[in-house]
Amino acid sequence: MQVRQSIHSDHARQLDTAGLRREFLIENIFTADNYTMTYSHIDRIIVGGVMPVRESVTIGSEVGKQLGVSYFLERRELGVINIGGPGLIEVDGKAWEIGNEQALYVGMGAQSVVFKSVDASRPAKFYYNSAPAHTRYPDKKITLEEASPTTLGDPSTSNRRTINKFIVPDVLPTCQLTMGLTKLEEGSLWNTMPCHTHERRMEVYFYFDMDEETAVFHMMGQPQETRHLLVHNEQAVISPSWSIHAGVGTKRYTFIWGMVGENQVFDDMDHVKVSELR
Ligand SMILES: O=C[C@H](O)[C@@H](O)CC(=O)C(=O)O
Ligand SMILES: [Zn+2]
Repeated sequence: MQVRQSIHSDHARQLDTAGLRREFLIENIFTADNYTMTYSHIDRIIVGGVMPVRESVTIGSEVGKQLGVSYFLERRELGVINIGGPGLIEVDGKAWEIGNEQALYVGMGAQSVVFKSVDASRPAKFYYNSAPAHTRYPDKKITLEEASPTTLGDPSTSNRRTINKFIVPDVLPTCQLTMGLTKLEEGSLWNTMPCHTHERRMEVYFYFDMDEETAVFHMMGQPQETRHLLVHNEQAVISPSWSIHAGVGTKRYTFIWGMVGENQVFDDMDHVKVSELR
């Protein structure tokens, strides 16, 4: 488990490229037959990937020790979106088939969560976010159709995209976690521009569906103190409340966003005019 401390905007603005990457970028999400885990002190979100290939993978009691509990989800909820081949997630013995671009919410208190791939030649890739929780809500599988797809943006601003809201209050109750997947259309490059901040929530972005020789320039920083991170395929960015989070790709891409914090109102954003950015 990697730990990332919280970071003040006054500190962040002084960092060079390597420093920004060390604090905000998670370069390795998927490792075959294993899980990765980054623990951020920002709202105590946990971010990672699980990639079972030939073996099943479980997040076991080793994590419980690090979190000061007896098992991972004793006081946490979990959201998972599969970006790989067909997979299975067994929650306390109940098997959920989670295919490509399908999601599973697992409520607080699930003692055993086991991840499997159906076909080793097309392994499942389970990207996950987890947040502290204080009550148990029912486990639920969510398909792309149930994620109320909304297409917005315009080809003239290269930001035509579809936002799929998998884990939001309209679809299921959670303690604080919300998650979704935004897909850019061919030829569209920008996400979330005009951009926003939300003091009341932090956010994590996970970029994927990208070719080897493409990159996303992820925009971050306070609106008048912007910086960027060069992000490659299957890497994630931690975005503190004070930071904008937008990006432009050298080619189209897809990303998963996850948020935790004060409320779950998707539109609770502080919009920033492009003319006000520096
Ligand atoms: O607070 C909301 C998040 O930043 C994302 O949902 C934005 C997004 O997917 C987009 O505009 O493309
Ligand atoms: Zn946002």
